[in-house]
This record gives sequence, C-alpha cells and structure tokens, in this order.
Amino acid sequence: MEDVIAHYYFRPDERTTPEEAAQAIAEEETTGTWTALTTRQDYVRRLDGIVESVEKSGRGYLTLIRYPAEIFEPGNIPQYLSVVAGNLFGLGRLEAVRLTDVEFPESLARFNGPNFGTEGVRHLLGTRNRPHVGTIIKPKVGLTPADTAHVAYEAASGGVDFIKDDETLTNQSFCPMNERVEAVMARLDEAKDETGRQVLYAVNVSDRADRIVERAEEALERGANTLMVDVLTCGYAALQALAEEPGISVPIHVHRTMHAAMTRNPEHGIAMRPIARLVRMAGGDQLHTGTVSGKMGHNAEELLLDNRALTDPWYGFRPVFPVASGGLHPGKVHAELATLGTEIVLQAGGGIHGHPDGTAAGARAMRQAVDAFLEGISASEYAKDHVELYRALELWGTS
Ligand SMILES: O=C(COP(=O)(O)O)[C@H](O)[C@H](O)COP(=O)(O)O
Ligand SMILES: [Mg+2]
Repeated sequence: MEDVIAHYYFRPDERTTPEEAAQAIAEEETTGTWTALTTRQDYVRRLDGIVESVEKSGRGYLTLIRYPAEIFEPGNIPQYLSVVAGNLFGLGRLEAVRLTDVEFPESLARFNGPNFGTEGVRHLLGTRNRPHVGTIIKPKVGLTPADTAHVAYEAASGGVDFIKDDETLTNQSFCPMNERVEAVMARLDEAKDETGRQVLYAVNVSDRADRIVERAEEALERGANTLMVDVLTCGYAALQALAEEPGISVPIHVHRTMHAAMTRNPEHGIAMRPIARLVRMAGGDQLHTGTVSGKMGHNAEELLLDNRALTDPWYGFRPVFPVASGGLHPGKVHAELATLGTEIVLQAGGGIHGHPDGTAAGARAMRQAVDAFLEGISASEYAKDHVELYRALELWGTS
C-alpha cells in the first residue's frame, strides 16, 4: 500500500446519492471545491482522492477513500488529520459522517513510536504476566502537594504499580507541579524502602505547545519517573515533541480527555481506532481506551479492536499498554480481565480511595481482586479470607 486509505461511515441527506456523498468527501479533502474549476491544471489530477468502495451499513454506508501519499507531509500528524479528518465533517450533504479507521503506508509512518511501550514499562517495574494496577489521585483537584504525596504513599504501600494525576490537574496555584513532584517522589521513596517495590508516578505536564517540553524537563529535574499528557487537548504534536525529546527518557502516559466529543456518537465524529493509531505513532507508552464495565459508555467489541491497534505488530512500533479506567473497583476486575486479558493497566480512582478503610486498603483490595482472577477464583470466594476485598465487595458489589 502506497497511499492512505481512510474508512468512513456516513449518511447522505435526501438530495444526495451515496456515491455522490463519498465523492464529495474525496474532493473536499484533496483537489476539489464545491464546483468544477475552469482553471485547474492537468498535473494536479494525480492528487485526486479516489472513492474505492461504497457499501450499505446499518442506516448508512461505509466508504473507503484513497488519498494519494503525496498530499501528506511525512511526519506532520496535524496535517494528516486536516486531510483524513478535516472539513468533511461539516459538509451539508452528509447528515452524519464518522472516521472509523485509517491505514497509513510505511512512508507516512516513519515515527519513533513508543520509547517504552508495554515491555519497557514492565521492565521498569519488574512485572510479568499480570495486569498492572493503577490509581488516579482523588480528589482530582484541590489537594496540596503534601496531601497528594500522602495519598500516593498510601496507594503505593497498598500495592499499586502506577499512580497518576487526574486530567484537570496541571500546575494550579493550590498544587504547583514542581512542589507536587518533589513531595510525591519523596514519599514514593519512603514506600519503596518499606515494600521494596518501585512505583511509577505520572505527572500531568499538559501545557501550551511552546512550553510543554520545558515543563516536562522541570518535572524530570525534580525526580518524575513518568509523564502524562492530555493528548486531545494538547495535540498529537505535543505528545510527539515529548516522545522525541532526547532528554526525556521516561514513559509517557496518555489520557484522552475530550475524546467522547468525537468518539461517542456511533454515526458521527472520529472513532477511537484512528486516535489509538496516531497515539502509537506519536510515541505514547500507555493509552486509555475504555472499559467493559466502568462508568463511561462502552462497546466491548470495538474496545478489543482498539486495543489490538495498540498491540498488534505494526511497522515495528512497540506495543502500547492499554489502560482501562473510569468507574472501576475491585468488583469489576473480573469482568475487565475476562474480556480484555491481562496485558492491561486497570486503573481505579474512586474504587481505591473510596474504600471504607482508606486508600491503602483500597489498593490491597484491587490487587486481591486481580490475584483472585489470576488464580481462577471468584472475587466473592477470595474475599472470604481477604478482608480488604471483602469490605470493597460489601460496599460496591460485584457488577
Ligand atoms: O479519573 C478517571 C477515572 O476515575 P475513577 O476511577 O474515579 O472513575 C479518568 O479520567 C477516566 O478514566 C477517564 O475515562 P477514560 O480513561 O475512558 O478516558
Ligand atoms: Mg480523570
């Protein structure tokens, strides 16, 4: 394959045939405009988009559109998006249109990709064949650096592998980033002295384009061992800048806040699959893709395919660690692992810090639920001699 093939679902309006609608997308995103150009030079034709197929699907149609590789500027993800996910969403002749997937040729996939990926992250933590358990510090905003660090310490003592800031916490005055990183890393060192276990803490360095690398470097100077970025609000280019910066040699955790504005409507917007592919190219090491039983909307079939976009062999890119997060608690661990498998990071915020006996007990309960699954025992059975899990299931149940 030499060109880009974009997959769209669409529904034309009543004045437009499916073929005309697909052609309108191909023209808008390549060499056309709303009317024929009397001035068009012949040599421009080689850049015309080509409608490869149109077929009925549900209430609408699926089309594959071929965009000549030459239209794209290699390495420029924002420009890729302006073609495959650009003006087409506003075309009046389409009532709805959704980018469901995109295939890039090797010539346009020359990125470094993840520096760590699943294996690299596992290597840092010394884990094999088991899911990682992570937590989002809660309350998501408002804590001082010292109290954030205390929550992190409790979570680490209870056995989590991974701790992260929430997506809305960056460098606000109530919790300046530099102070927070220093405080959290100091308490994680304390926990490590006690447990012997290394824990990763992803500090959210999301910031404006011209400052994000500098912010990440400041966090690293203060001992950060993982970075986090809100990729859709900062942009894929921001993630790429972090991943390709020679001085940044820690994993990058990628949060997808705002994605549902694009992904949620099954007939319109951008599906998670193209987002997952772009994050992998741009260098994310871990990416939220959703849950099968959590608090956000879910579609297990799509989620499994999204996770495969992160993990299947693809141009030599390292596999990205998929993250299931949002409304999880120990009673939901079995459903998540049974469907998603064990190459996954399970994150719980409320499902750890809301434990009746506090954060450390909540972390233990999550780890116990994972152990129960790995040993092939139901959570309720395992809870009979694991009090933290028992208390969690008593409060939240198992569904
Ligand atoms: O803070 C949380 C979850 O907290 P809690 O565990 O308390 O619900 C995350 O922002 C969501 O995971 C986002 O969803 P997604 O990861 O699917 O984008
Ligand atoms: Mg959050």
